[in-house]
Amino acid sequence: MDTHGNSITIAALEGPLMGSVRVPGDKSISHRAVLFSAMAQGTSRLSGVLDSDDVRSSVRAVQQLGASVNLEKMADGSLAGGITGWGPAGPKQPDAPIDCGNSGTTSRLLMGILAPWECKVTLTGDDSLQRRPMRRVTTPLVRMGARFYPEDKDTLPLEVCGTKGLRGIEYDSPVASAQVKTAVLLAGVFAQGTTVVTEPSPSRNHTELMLPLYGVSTTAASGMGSVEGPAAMHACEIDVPGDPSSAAFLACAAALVPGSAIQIENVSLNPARIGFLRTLEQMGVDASRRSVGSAGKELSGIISVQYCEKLHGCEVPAEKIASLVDEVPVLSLVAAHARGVTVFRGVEELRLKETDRVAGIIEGLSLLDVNAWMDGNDLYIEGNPDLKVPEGIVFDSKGDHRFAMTWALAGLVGGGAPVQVRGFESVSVSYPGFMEDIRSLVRVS
Ligand SMILES: O=C(O)C1=C[C@@H](OP(=O)(O)O)[C@@H](O)[C@H](O)C1
Ligand SMILES: C=C(OP(=O)(O)O)C(=O)O
Repeated sequence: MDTHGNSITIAALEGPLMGSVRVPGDKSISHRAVLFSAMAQGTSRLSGVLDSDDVRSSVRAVQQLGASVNLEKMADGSLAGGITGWGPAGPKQPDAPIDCGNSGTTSRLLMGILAPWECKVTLTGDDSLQRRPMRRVTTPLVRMGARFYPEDKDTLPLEVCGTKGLRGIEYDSPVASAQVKTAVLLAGVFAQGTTVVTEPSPSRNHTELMLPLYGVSTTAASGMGSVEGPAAMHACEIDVPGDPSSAAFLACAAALVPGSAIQIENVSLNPARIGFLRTLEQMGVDASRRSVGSAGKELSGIISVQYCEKLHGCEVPAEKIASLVDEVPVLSLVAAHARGVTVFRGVEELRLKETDRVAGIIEGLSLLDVNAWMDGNDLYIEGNPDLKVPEGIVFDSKGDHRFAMTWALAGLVGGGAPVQVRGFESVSVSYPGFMEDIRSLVRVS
């Protein structure tokens, strides 16, 4: 691996992927553990927390808001230690804007966290985050009584003006988004009355599963979450399981490299997060999971994946997209190697992530001479089972960590010429040790 400034050259792996690996802590659960502990009274004890740029954005934000964070780096690269929250006193008025970096989760969840307090806080982020829509969160929070300035603006920077007079609402979200659902439920914890969020298809439910650990009872069903306010939040202990979204890159690599057979240990097996396993199975991959325990109410266990000689295309229905929303880029690379057409239905939300991921998939696959196109909101990929990476390909992650890893994988599994990936360093947003973990699994005979 040869580094040229911001771009790296990645050659095909020298052998199959074999053996076991542990992936770093789940990003969604790590954000929530940091944010919820900051809201609670007392000192929460956290372990297995992901150390990545996005989670550090949440840590810095809660420190600016008055929480005391004592997380230390452990030998396995995770963060562990205590967070003492602001509790019933509420967050402190920060003296500067809060920079949420590249993290949509940090910015949107903070809006719900700040809404029930008398404070004025400006939230901002990097260029990518400043392009992402925020009205999806501000609309329901305004209905609850909060204000955002400039009024009606869809993008950061935005000033959150909270109020202690927040009212619970019944909100029928037009999008299946855990960030929207969570922001509204977190505001609902300190609002008067019941807050109910329903969504068109079920999004990840970590908030509904984790709030009870902090003493807040929730009602949760498929596509629905609710809390009764006002409630008190108390410190607790959280051990964060491994991130299935990171595991997906290793699973897809194993499915594509001849002779591979790997186990990924201590991964969250939350059904709302492992849609990618079902899609790999539908494509013919021998992929299985075994539940070994649970971290709180989050199931965790081992994922096993083997090389698949005869991958075939499949169809992913719109109501399943939320269960694999961050995995569509890497699954598209698998689809590019499969016989026949794969269709991901209803992928319009992908256009609103760190980059327009629909455009990024189509553009990146076209460099591999693979046809991908949109018809309405459905993404089609016409695979080529004989795909070999042509000479001289330069992929551009455009600063999107999921593409940095997807296009690196294109080179690693490509069985052809090396590829260059511009902006590879954005892996630090969610999976800083991605390349080391892949390399630790390679067996050279
Ligand atoms: O709640 C979360 O932790 C997340 C929810 C998803 O976003 P949406 O809920 O906006 O789809 C996902 O894409 C993001 O990586 C993390
Ligand atoms: C979309 C993502 O994260 P966020 O929305 O928190 O920026 C992601 O991790 O792929």
